[in-house]
Amino acid sequence: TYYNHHIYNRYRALNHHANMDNQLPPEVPVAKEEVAPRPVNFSRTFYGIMFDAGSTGTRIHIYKFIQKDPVELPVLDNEMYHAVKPGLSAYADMPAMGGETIRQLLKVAKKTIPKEQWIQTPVVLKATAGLRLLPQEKAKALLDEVKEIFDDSPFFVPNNSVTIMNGTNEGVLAWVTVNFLTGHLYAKTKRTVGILDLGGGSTQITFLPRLKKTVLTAPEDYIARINMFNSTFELYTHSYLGNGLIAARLATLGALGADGLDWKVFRSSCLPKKFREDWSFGGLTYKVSGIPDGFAGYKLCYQEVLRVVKGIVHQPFEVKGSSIFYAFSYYYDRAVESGLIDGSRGGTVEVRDFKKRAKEGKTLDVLPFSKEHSGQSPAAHIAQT
Ligand SMILES: O=c1ccn([C@@H]2O[C@H](COP(=O)(O)OP(=O)(O)O)[C@@H](O)[C@H]2O)c(=O)[nH]1
Repeated sequence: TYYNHHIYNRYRALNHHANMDNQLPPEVPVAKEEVAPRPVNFSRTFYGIMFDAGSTGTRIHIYKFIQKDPVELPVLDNEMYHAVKPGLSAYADMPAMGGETIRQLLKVAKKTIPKEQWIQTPVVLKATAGLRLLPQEKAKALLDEVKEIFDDSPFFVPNNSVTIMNGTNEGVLAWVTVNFLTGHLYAKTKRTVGILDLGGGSTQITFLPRLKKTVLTAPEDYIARINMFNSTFELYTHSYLGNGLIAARLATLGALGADGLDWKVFRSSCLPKKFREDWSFGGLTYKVSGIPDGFAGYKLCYQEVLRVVKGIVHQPFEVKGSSIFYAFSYYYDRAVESGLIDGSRGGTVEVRDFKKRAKEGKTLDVLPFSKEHSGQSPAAHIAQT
């Protein structure tokens, strides 16, 4: 099904403040009481620092809010974004060096935020699949290191400010964000859009089922209940850990979790026959290659990939229809790279378009890390048929 949707300007969308008061995190001051008489020229500016510690990179978002009136919600005025690669999990065995990347990004925050605001500016880090995939003690060492650096910084460090976000929250928050930005979030909303997020380490799917059957037949932990507008929404959501683009490629090569990385070369018919490279992910380096004396191509590659996802992926019947999904992260990157959508405007594709391109094999993409887009990249809308 072709679905033609506008790409919203995220700042303009945020200025709508659609009934989101119960969605604001507690740190954001919301003036609720009527202050009489109202001060003339009341205007206050404040900031917030958010770190997105992903499996392939760490990004800092510095938000500037302006509250023009004490009875109104603050409005997002500006956002500053900066990213470094690789992600924290690449420093699994050297947490101090990982911490250094955070220190570098905090320098950007110090340059952006006026000095007198530092002490009241909250700083928070949420880690995703990269840290979820590490042994617990290695992930903890990295989080402890970051917490120490935050404590040494001049910024305000709220409780639990350095944590691993769980996959359910990651999927649900992406759904809330996309539906808010596209204007689908209001009381009794029925026409929402689903989200597909393909990260490096995990991939998320979230949508609001229209059929009761979807909720009843889904595995119990795939249903998340969230409260908005005085009602409960039952969302279908799941994060497949180890099935982000990079982790799944390594799994296809039989490399993820394997031993003998020093001497083993992991081969796949998904790679050109003469291909040979070292790939680093999660603090480990893998030697990968095509099959020089064998075959490469769609059919064999498809069989290899099938072995990785078979029995793991739950396919709700409902999405086989004409559901609208907004796909982003590596879905977007790969769609741009293979010429399916425009890099600056995003676009609409069907799942079968990806398959067609893969069969053509025109852009046999073999680079695990290609150019990263900021949080502001438009999404590829996937209309499933
Ligand atoms: O603000 C951001 C941060 C990341 N990405 C995309 O997210 C993917 C990488 O995911 P990540 O490293 O966060 O992996 P995860 O930890 O989510 O598996 C890449 O396609 C990036 O372009 C993005 O679109 N906007």
